[in-house]
Amino acid sequence: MSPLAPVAGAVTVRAPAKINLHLGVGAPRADGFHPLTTVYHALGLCDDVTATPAERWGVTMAVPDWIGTDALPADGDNLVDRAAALLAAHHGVPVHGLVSVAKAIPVAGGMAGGSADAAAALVALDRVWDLGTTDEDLLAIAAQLGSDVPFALVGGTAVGTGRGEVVEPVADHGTWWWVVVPSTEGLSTPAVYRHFDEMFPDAAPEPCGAEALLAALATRDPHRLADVLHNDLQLPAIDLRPDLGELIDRGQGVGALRGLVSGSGPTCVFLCESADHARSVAASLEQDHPLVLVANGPVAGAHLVEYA
Ligand SMILES: C[C@@](CO)(OP(=O)(O)O)[C@H](O)COP(=O)(O)OP(=O)(O)OC[C@H]1O[C@@H](n2ccc(N)nc2=O)[C@H](O)[C@@H]1O
Ligand SMILES: Nc1ncnc2c1ncn2[C@@H]1O[C@H](COP(=O)(O)OP(=O)(O)O)[C@@H](O)[C@H]1O
Repeated sequence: MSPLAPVAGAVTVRAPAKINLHLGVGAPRADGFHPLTTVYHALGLCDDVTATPAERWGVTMAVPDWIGTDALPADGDNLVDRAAALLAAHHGVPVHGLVSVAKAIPVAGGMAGGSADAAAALVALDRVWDLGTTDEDLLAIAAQLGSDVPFALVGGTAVGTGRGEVVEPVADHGTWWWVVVPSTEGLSTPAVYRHFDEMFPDAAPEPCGAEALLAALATRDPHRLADVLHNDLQLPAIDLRPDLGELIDRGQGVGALRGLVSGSGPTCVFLCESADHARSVAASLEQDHPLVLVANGPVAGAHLVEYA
């Protein structure tokens, strides 16, 4: 057997990073969460989660140097552990198996990498444990794990409401090209929401709607989309991290149609006209930034890529 051959019964599930093409944020609700109207968009920048049958339970992470392990949680705190515990409790089965996560999505980057791992773990363990969980139940378990996790199951382009956990797919027949610039230092999502509250104490309870964004998506014209990209967390993120504002100016200065903070940041994304245009913008930004990626969207949500 080749050393690369998968172990019998092993399952690998791939799940994508997300960006928010529209992120409307309302005043905090009684439970502290902010009501959202968002348009999630899954990018071709993915983590792979492999679950292998075993009696004991263990999670290992393979993290490239450019991501670094500083922002990763201690043992037992991984969203993969929480996903396994909730799925097992739902079916009354013991948590078991060995899970390895190959990371390619920045950690604490505003791209929902932890949520992608949780969604992928749900799909992989459902298969390894032979549970046959319904889509409805998987989505409900995902929502308990985090506001962004249901979208990581659904993928594509989708409207998110509630605190982001209510997800409705939308038709998106375009192929959109993005330059992605991760930051070497993470930014905490709760801290950015808290700063939103400080900067906008009079925010309306209702988040601003995504009608213009959805209309632009339907045109498949990146210039039209660039005009309506919107993120209410961008100003608070830039106020906490002024370098992000400088990066957005620089990207737009070298020809990107539009730069945007991804979700709560600090990753910034730049919409381009085409694959060639994205590669040229990326080449310019590489002069000042250690890591610049090119990705397109929309791509599929958590899906099986290999099983043995
Ligand atoms: C901002 C967004 C935009 O898609 O993503 P990121 O940019 O972080 O990836 C999301 O709202 C992040 O979703 P997620 O990271 O799943 O958040 P959760 O685990 O549910 O919540 C973490 C914390 O964020 C704050 N939070 C989250 C969602 C929301 N609608 N209102 C909030 O105020 C709360 O302080 C909460 O305790
Ligand atoms: N498997 C995981 N991968 C990344 N982060 C994780 C994971 N499990 C838990 N976390 C924690 O979740 C938090 C948010 O991480 P992440 O989802 O990468 O960022 P964001 O919410 O900014 O998109 C981090 O503080 C990290 O420690």
